[in-house]
Amino acid sequence: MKREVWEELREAARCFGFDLDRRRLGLFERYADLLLGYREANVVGVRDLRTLVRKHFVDSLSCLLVEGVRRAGLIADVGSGGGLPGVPVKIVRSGAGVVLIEATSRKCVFLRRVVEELGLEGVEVENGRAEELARRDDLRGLFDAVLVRAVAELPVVAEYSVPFLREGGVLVAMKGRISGEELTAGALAATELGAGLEEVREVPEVPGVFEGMERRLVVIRKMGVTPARYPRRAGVPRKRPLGVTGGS
Ligand SMILES: C[S@@+](CC[C@H](N)C(=O)[O-])C[C@H]1O[C@@H](n2cnc3c(N)ncnc32)[C@H](O)[C@@H]1O
Repeated sequence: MKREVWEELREAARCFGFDLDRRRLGLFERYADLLLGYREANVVGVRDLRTLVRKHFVDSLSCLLVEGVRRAGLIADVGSGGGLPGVPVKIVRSGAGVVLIEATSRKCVFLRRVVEELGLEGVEVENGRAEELARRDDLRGLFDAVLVRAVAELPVVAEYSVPFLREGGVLVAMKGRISGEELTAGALAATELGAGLEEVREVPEVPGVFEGMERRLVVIRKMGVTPARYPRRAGVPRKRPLGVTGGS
């Protein structure tokens, strides 16, 4: 069964336009062992390998459909949790620098262990809230791509993430179904932050592996400078989201 699962991951990667060699598959295996074995942190809430690979690894790799992610030299994963999608992306894009941003310290302990045990070079773990870290000179305005999966609604994700991007960089928000209102509010928030909604891309199905998930990549590109007042204080983006009536 194990072999089949890794073959499925390879097949999905091919559908997304790249091949996974043995070394990379070995890293995914090791990462899966860590995620499934680290009960204290319950970092993904999944207990079986097949679900982990289909629901989390394949989905994480889908952001590589966006050219800005395939070419990025410096990538941030905001609200990384157990390392998704940042760790899978780093395994594939081994030359890229990756910063995993995570508010919960016990998850950061796990992330540091993953980085060490997989021998991932050029990966930093930053324990803190995005709203605070995005004010640091060594993190603000630097990244070619910011990835966000399962963290918050689009306007909130935009305020957490756009400040980290350099001009021309892309935010990829990895979403399931998204309502028209969320998308409109996200687009308005992006404009306020010096960015713009570029596209909403459907993730293709991989027969027998990744089906019926209705996953989308919302791509927001930074076009200017984010005003210094953003992100607002920790907690405010969620309480009063930009782009929503009564928000900003
Ligand atoms: C539901 S988990 C998703 C984790 C991972 N991205 C995934 O797809 O499995 C959301 C994570 O975002 C983190 N988070 C939420 N708000 C945050 C913020 N403002 N700054 C940094 N991390 C945040 C939480 O601690 C949590 O680990």
